[in-house]
Amino acid sequence: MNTQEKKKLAGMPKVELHLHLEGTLEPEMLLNLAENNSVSLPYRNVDAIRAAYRFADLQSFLNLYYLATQCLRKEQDFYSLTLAYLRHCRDENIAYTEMFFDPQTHLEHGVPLTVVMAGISAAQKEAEREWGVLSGLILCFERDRPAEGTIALLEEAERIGGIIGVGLDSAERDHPPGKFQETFAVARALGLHRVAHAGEEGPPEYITDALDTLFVERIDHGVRAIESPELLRRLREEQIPLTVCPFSNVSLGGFGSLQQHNVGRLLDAGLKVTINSDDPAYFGGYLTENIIATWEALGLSFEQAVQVQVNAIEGSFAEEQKKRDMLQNLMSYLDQH
Ligand SMILES: Nc1ncnc2[nH]cnc12
Ligand SMILES: [Zn+2]
Repeated sequence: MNTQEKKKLAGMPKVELHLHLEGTLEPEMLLNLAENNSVSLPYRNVDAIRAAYRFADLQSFLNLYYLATQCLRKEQDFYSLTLAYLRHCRDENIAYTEMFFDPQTHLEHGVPLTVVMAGISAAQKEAEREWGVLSGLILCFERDRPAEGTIALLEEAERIGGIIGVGLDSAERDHPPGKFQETFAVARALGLHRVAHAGEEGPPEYITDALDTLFVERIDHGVRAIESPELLRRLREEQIPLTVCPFSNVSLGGFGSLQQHNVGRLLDAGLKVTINSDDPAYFGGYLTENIIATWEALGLSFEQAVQVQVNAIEGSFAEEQKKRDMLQNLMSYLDQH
């Protein structure tokens, strides 16, 4: 991508579909929250936190991620966290984003769901009102916890209102999706959307399982689909969106470098690939940086970057009219630049 194309990409209206709000917790905010909420962290300053951002695998990252979530206690904390990310969206021209949150970790710290969701929701409304940044919220279940209690949690979230769907995240190895079949069936009956992390560290069979037992509409990550020609065929034929996160995959050791990432091959195989930042505070960059660095490393074209944005709009859970508007905005931006 040349300099002019990079500028064009930066200004282009974009969509993000795989973003953990807790993964946007930057070290400066983490230290402030720890102090305000009297939580003791094993890090004295920002440099010490950043020095801890060397991960061997998903679990080593999750250990730090869940340690940091202990510092989020009050409605205001969730509000500040969410608003800071949505401000990034404004600055990067992300017009629409679907954000994950992990309520079980907050419940374990004694923070009620009402508190978490009130803070997030207030920030979403403010970002829409002030900057025109639209967002949806997806409640994630942690797959390495028991499924017991997740239906009650889902029903409580529905009573509060404000979620568009459910997801499945956390440690994937040895945690196949099937355990959450009943919970996802309830979500489906409630008219909620469904996604699951699969094929990040886990085998391609977990992707198939997520599709067949949870009836998910998108796969988060899904990069290990490359190991199964049959699954690749299915993902292409059914045009199941994959929310790929290149910086995340390299940070967690799935690929040795961006040059070795398989997203170019997934695109060539005709899959509906989207690009996302996952946990940008931890993995070295937000959405635009993920796209530019990946495109440079793999020598992908500007047209492929546009295709990925069309995929994100089509693969989003926005209403049909909104999707048409977003496609129209993208096309008129490209006409004018
Ligand atoms: N990349 C990831 N995979 C699984 N669970 C997560 N929670 C936050 N980021 C995650
Ligand atoms: Zn993720």
